[in-house]
Amino acid sequence: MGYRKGGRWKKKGNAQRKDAPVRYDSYPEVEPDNETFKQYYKTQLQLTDEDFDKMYQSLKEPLPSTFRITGTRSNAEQIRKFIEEQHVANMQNIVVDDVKYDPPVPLPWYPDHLAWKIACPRSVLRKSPEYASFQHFMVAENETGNINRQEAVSMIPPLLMDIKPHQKVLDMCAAPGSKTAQIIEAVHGNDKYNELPAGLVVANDADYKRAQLLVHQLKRLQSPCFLATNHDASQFPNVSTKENGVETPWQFDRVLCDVPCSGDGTMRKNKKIWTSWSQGGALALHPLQVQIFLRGAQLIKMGGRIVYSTCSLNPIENEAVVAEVLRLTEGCLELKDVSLELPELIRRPGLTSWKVMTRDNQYIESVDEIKSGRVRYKFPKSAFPPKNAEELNLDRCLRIYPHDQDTGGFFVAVFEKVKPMTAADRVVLAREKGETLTKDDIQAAEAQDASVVESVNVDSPSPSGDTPENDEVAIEDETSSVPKKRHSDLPEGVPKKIKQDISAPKEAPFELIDGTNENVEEVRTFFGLKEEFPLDQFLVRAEPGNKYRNIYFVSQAVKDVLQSSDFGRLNMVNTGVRLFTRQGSLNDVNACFFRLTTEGVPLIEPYLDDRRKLAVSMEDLKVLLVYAFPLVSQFTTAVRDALENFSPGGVLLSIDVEHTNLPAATRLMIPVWKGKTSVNVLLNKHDKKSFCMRLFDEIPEDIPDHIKERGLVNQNKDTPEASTPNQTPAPQ
Ligand SMILES: C[S@@+](CC[C@H](N)C(=O)[O-])C[C@H]1O[C@@H](n2cnc3c(N)ncnc32)[C@H](O)[C@@H]1O
Repeated sequence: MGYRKGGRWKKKGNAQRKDAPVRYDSYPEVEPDNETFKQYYKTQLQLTDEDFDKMYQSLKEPLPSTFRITGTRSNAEQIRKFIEEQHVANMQNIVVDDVKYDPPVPLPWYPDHLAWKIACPRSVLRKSPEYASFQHFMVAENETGNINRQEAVSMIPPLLMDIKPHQKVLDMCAAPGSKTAQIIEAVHGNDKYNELPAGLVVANDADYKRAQLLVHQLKRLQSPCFLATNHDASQFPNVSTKENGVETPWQFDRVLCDVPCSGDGTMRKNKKIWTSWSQGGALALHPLQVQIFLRGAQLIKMGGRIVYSTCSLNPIENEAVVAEVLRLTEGCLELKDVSLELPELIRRPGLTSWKVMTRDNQYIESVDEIKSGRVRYKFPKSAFPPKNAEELNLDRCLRIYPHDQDTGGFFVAVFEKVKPMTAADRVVLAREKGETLTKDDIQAAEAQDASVVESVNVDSPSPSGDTPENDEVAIEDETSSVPKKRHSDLPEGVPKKIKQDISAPKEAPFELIDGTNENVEEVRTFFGLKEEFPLDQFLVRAEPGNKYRNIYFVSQAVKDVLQSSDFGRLNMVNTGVRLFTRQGSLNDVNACFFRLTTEGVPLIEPYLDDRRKLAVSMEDLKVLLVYAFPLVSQFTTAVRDALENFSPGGVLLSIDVEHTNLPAATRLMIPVWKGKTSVNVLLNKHDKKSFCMRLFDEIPEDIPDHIKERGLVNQNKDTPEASTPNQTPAPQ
């Protein structure tokens, strides 16, 4: 048995014998074989023996790592070019221990070659200098957010959502947020330097801690369109917003239901599923999956697209859920044929028939085959294929099998709302016809919609806690190789309703402010905000009576939500890009107490005039990055003179980094704090170290102990309302 260190199980003793069965670092004892699983899927998937054997073998093999170059940044193309020219070109003939390894390759179906696969074991990374250098690059770019490690199959749903810039999108089960990141990039569109991103991306998760993780992961995208909430998605609230002064029900152009699932498509990564697998997980999750999907369908606009996905191979969590929602929505949803979208993605058609396994491994096709009433209630009726399965176009669903293109297993189905289905749909249609509806009319109709979702429980297992076969349900966790167990979250193992996380702290209130606010006026005049910048989309958060520390910016669509009279229904977790933060003590009373934040600079920089900007050379940048608190006198003469003319406070430096080994940009914009005698850079410590090492091959000086001891390091800590990170403080 191994010992646990840094979250991984290590093997003791000698390396594994060459002829031993495949074993994994994290669970050395896991045997990648499960006869019940094998027989179950042999029965379900309708593959030839040869095809099935290939798939089963593929599930035993480690998953290649994949990553995506983040799209909204105008530098995505440059990074791809850098990968191709600086790395892939040097990795054509790598031979380690007599085995030739291929260089990273782009995923053929991902647009513009912005997603890549590396099929190379860790041992080779260490032995090949070229691979080691690429790995180094990946770690640095991952930290700065230029690339995202993400499983290949997980990139599919956002692509099939066909998102257009500025749309309103709801991601119902969003944590840890890999798909939300793609959604945000699509909503921003091809970022034009001088255009503020519009639109709305609501990312929801029922687990408060995971919702926080999601916020942390997405901070790097700096999206004013992003809004995180914490709800059971099956009960996601109705919120009316005022659009152009008219009360409008909240509807989305696109919805993603990437639901909690048994995750057996992730066996290549989550090895423990080999031993924990049973059909019980799928049966227990099926009703919740139907409810979440149905609620999503209610929230989509007429003509809007909704995508349902799981990382499970099980028809009970896939086609059975699709069939049940098609039945409940009575022709209002159309299962779309997307065979022409992502043409290079190899997919198999959805199943039109499947079986359900009893506890003694017998296969049945209808709940009527179960004679015992005591057993029957454990099997939701809708887990079985409906009589009209052939008419539902279930073959339009996409099944992704591991052996087709060396991925995990996955399921996706794409729908469009083609007929009005909800109160909101009827309100919008009535408006189009010139009819008026009162808020009472809307609310009465909305209550009917909620009862449709609740009625899904009627056919589901008993609430007694007596779950079918297994009370532990594995759940995909993209941050961990170990599947989390849901049973502790749930009343005696039944995933009928998510228990609200009672430890969720009360969030500081969200308050909109505008140009009449004295602090908005202060930053406007001090930093020279141009007229085109909207002054009525600022947000602050503070407990009553307390000063707020930060000023955030939100999109107009997020502002509409914050102003809604129904806002109190939303469990908000986070929104807004932090543009300005209070710097603490300042002796010069004429100066501005707020400084620019690193994460806010890309958004606000085009809207600042030149009064607090300064161009500096690479030599000056080196002084800034290497020293913890460089003195003004350490800079080149021109910069020193310019700095002396600035009053103390925030300054934005621009540095031309063309002809350096930075792949990202040709111009760096870095906020600094200019004190009376010193200047310091307001980058988070990862970015600072990464820049310093890549540009100057030096590690930045540590913050002196006497400053750490004076507590200055934490003076700008942004809790509770924001979470950006370790920016160095500014001594005067
Ligand atoms: C498959 S994971 C989502 C992965 C995510 N879409 C991504 O790409 O990073 C399912 C998520 O659903 C959440 N969840 C479970 N039950 C839920 C419910 N009733 N409502 C909303 N979220 C739920 C879990 O906390 C988990 O984060």
